[in-house]
This record gives sequence, structure tokens and C-alpha cells, in this order.
Amino acid sequence: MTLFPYPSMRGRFDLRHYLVLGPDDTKGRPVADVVAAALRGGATLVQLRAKHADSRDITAMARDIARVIAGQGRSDDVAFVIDDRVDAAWQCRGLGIKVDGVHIGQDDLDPEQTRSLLGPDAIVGLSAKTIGQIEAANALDDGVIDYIGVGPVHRTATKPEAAVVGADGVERALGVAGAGELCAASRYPVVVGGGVHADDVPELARTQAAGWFVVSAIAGADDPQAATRELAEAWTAVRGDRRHSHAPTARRHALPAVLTIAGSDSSGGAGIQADLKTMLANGVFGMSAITALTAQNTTGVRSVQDTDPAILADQIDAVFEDIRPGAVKIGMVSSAALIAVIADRLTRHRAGNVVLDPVMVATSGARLIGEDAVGALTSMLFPLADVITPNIPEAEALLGMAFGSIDGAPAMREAAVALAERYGCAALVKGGHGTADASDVLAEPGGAVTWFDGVRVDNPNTHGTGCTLSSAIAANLAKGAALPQAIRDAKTYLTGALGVQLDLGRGCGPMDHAWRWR
Ligand SMILES: Nc1ncnc2c1ncn2[C@@H]1O[C@H](COP(=O)(O)OP(=O)(O)OP(=O)(O)O)[C@@H](O)[C@H]1O
Ligand SMILES: Cc1ncc(CO)c(N)n1
Ligand SMILES: [Mg+2]
Repeated sequence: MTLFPYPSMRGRFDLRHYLVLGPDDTKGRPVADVVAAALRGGATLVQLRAKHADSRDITAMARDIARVIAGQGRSDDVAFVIDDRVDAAWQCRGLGIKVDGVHIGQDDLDPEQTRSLLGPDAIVGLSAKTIGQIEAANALDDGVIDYIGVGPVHRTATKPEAAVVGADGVERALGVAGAGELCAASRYPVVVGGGVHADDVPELARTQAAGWFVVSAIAGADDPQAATRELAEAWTAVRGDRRHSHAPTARRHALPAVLTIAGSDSSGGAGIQADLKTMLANGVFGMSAITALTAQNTTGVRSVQDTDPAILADQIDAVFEDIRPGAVKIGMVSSAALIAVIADRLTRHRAGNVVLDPVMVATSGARLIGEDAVGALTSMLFPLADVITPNIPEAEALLGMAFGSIDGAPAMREAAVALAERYGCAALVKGGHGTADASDVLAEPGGAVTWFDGVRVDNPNTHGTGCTLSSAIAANLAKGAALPQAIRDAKTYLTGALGVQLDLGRGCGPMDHAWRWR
């Protein structure tokens, strides 16, 4: 349990004018004296570097430096860290000496262990000199390290043995430009140094560096105060008095991606518009291949123009050849020619997690599939689907007159089982068009039947409920959910989107897909 009585400097330290020094750098002068002079010259952070010193000596020097910082009234804005020796920093903090953290190298204790030893209040800086080391640092969880030290910029007196490695891993002087590349690649603020002298600073200040660090140019100077002032003024001349942000930028990362192959609904409430909004709201990256343009609004469909099959094929290829979708949602496909293209491309790209919403009639009553296409839909696309999501009228159309009308839960269940048996894919018969509680029933090819209880929302604006549900199912499958759970979560989302009672348009209006964030 540390006795460390000081407020954390994390998120408050200033990397702009960073002094590094140890007893071997100061030409015999006490380290604390050089620190005092550098602070008067504008130093903003101090690092004590005495890698091989006894703990007792480090503790004594640290106590003197902390006293100097406090003596100049700078304890609240000048952070003080110890280089490499996490043990010594831990000991100093336990003794109540204001050591705000550590700076560790690639060969020292690893960042996670350092963080767990020193706790959440300590500053942890990490050295890096190659793009690979920057990328490894970027991959650390947020909160492990606070900044990066890049260098040496030039071969230096204090580190002649240091491998000066460029971004490509080739050993050579890093230079200001090479350091600048590493700054640009880092998601943390970066302080750059190692052999830096005053005439490097203007160019360095034009990179994304957060500041310079210097050893000999200050610690070895006859007048450390003047030397510090010259470096600080050179920086400020270019960068003004602005400081760096402490918050690491988000790690570059992937996302599950989902492709919707569907029609465009100009009203924004159904079709690919509803699909993409749903995918965004459910945490996946949505992509689209458009099968038709429809001019529609909440009162009806005014006109439809099918996409040329060749451009539909290209859209699907373009997506699969770059960002492979973890799931595919198929919506409105109005012609056999377009269906054939989709079947060919999904087979060629070995698409998985295919959710097929057999769109036949818009909520407004307009027919959205040609007579010739229903047969193509069932013979060419159903075999590629993992699940089909017909509403009650669509299920009746797919099962034909012989099956009769679907009225009530038992008939819904029978219909789902019949569809799963006939087409060899899971079938979710949706209860929205029914009179009961908007529950849906899933029949899977292996015989499992699952009900998804609904709560009928008293809201006449249900435009796009089917598009929204099937897209949410696809999003959940892409995130790794099993089908029943994917449906359950999709239904929760949909019910919420209906429940906020968005009321737009003169007819059957759309839902609020962003309801969770309102
Ligand atoms: N008023 C409502 N309250 C709660 N859930 C509903 C309501 N209406 C529909 N749902 C649910 O919305 C989902 C879509 O079912 P619906 O029968 O509306 O599909 P659809 O007719 O294909 O929709 P669309 O008109 O967009 O094609 C189902 O889970 C259904 O239970
Ligand atoms: C483009 C399009 N796809 C699907 C539906 C189903 O509501 C619709 N109305 N419009
Ligand atoms: Mg529908």
C-alpha cells in the first residue's frame, strides 16, 4: 500500500521540454542543481536516469529532485519520473517521495507488469524506435501506458551503442524525419530526443511530436538554464504555447461487416436505408449492393427501376473482394435475372450467415417482386439461406393454397415447420401481421422450434419492420451469435425501435433506428 500522498499527474504531465539526466551527465555538478537551472529555463518534465545506481543513491537523488521541483512551486505542473528502474520508483513512491512514474525501455519490465506494480495513478512512458514497437504499443489496452519516447534522433554521446533503427527496421540514424514517421504512427503522445540540439527543434516541432527530450545539451551545458531556454523558445516559436492531448487515439481495429443486397427505399424507412441504419445501431459495419431503386414514401410505392444485373454482380464482387462480410442480408429482389446473379455470386464467394427476407409486398401494399421471380427465389436463393424471414402473407404465398391461411400461433408454427422442411433452411414466420402479440416462431431443419415472444406495440408506423428485423439478425450472426439468440436480440432491438413512437409521414411511417442513443 503506497504512502504516496500526491495527486496523480496522469493526464496532466507536459511533454514539451523534457529533461533527462543522471549523475554521469552533469560534469560533476549535483543533479538537483542542474534540474533547478533547467526548471528556471522552462523544463516541463524531469527524468532521472541512473540505470545501474544503488537504490539508496537513486532514492537520495530522487528526494533532492522532488524537493527542487517543490521548492520552485512546480509540483503541480512538472512531472518527475525515473528511467528504467521500476523498483526504485515503486520504493520512492512508497516512501512518499513525489516520483510521478517511470519511463521504461523495450528491455525493461513489460508495460502491463509495470502498470500493475505502480497502479493506476503513476505515469508510464515507453521507449520505441521502430514502427513495429509503435504498433505493439498501440495494441496495448488503454490505460497501460501514457506516452512514448522515440529516439535517438542522432547517434549520441550518452547512447553510442544504441541501435538507431529506422521505420523499416534498417539500422541507421533515425533523424527527425524518421522520428516524425513514428510520431504519426503512434496513438499516444510522443516525445522525441536523443542527440537533439537546438537547431533540430524547429523541424521537430513541425512533426506530430508532443515535445523534445534532451540529455547532454542541457545536463552538460555550462549554463543549463540558458540551454533549456534556447530549446524551449525554439519549440514555442513553431508550436506556440499549445500542449499535447493525453488521451490515446482509438486503436485501429476491425468490425464485423455485413452486406445487404436489397432495394433502395427513398423514404429511408425500409430497404437498404433501414438495413444500414440497423447495422450501425447494432455495432457492425454495413455495406450494400442495390437491387432496385424505388420511389416510395409512407403512403406507397410510386415507381421501381431494377438495377442492371451486371452492376449488381459488380457491387457484390467489389464488396467480397475487399471487406468480406460476416453475414449477408437479402431483401427486395424483384426479378429472376437479379436472383440468378445473387445466387451465382453468393456461391462463388462462399457467403455465410445468409438471412433472406422474402420481400413480396411493401407495408403500403405495393408488390415488390415479379410473378416470375418467386420461383427463382425459392429454387435459387432459399438453398443458400441460413434463415428465411417471411411475414404471414409471405408464408401463405410460399406454402400455396394447399396450406391455407395462417391464423394464430398453431398455424404459424405449422407453417414454419413446413417451410423449413420444404426448403431445408431455418424459417422464421413473423407475427406482425397477425392479431396476437407479435410473437414470431422459428423452425430449424433439425426440427427445433423456438417461439420469440413479442409485445405488440400500439404504433401504426411499422414501415420497414421486416427489413429492420432481418438486418439486425444478420448483424448479430456476424458478431458470432447463434441463430436463436441472434433473433432474440434482434427482436428486442426492433421492439425498442417501434416503442419510441416515431411519427413521420402521412402514411405508415418508419421507425427510429437510433432509439438507443436518444
Ligand atoms: N406492432 C408491433 N409491435 C411489436 N412488434 C411488431 C409489430 N409489428 C411487427 N412487429 C414485429 O416486427 C418484425 C417484422 O414483422 P412484420 O410481420 O412486420 O414483417 P414484415 O411485414 O416483413 O415487415 P415489412 O413491412 O418491413 O416487410 C417481427 O418480429 C414482428 O413480430
Ligand atoms: C426497397 C424496399 N425493400 C423492402 C421493403 C419492405 O417494406 C420496402 N418497402 N422497400
Ligand atoms: Mg417484409
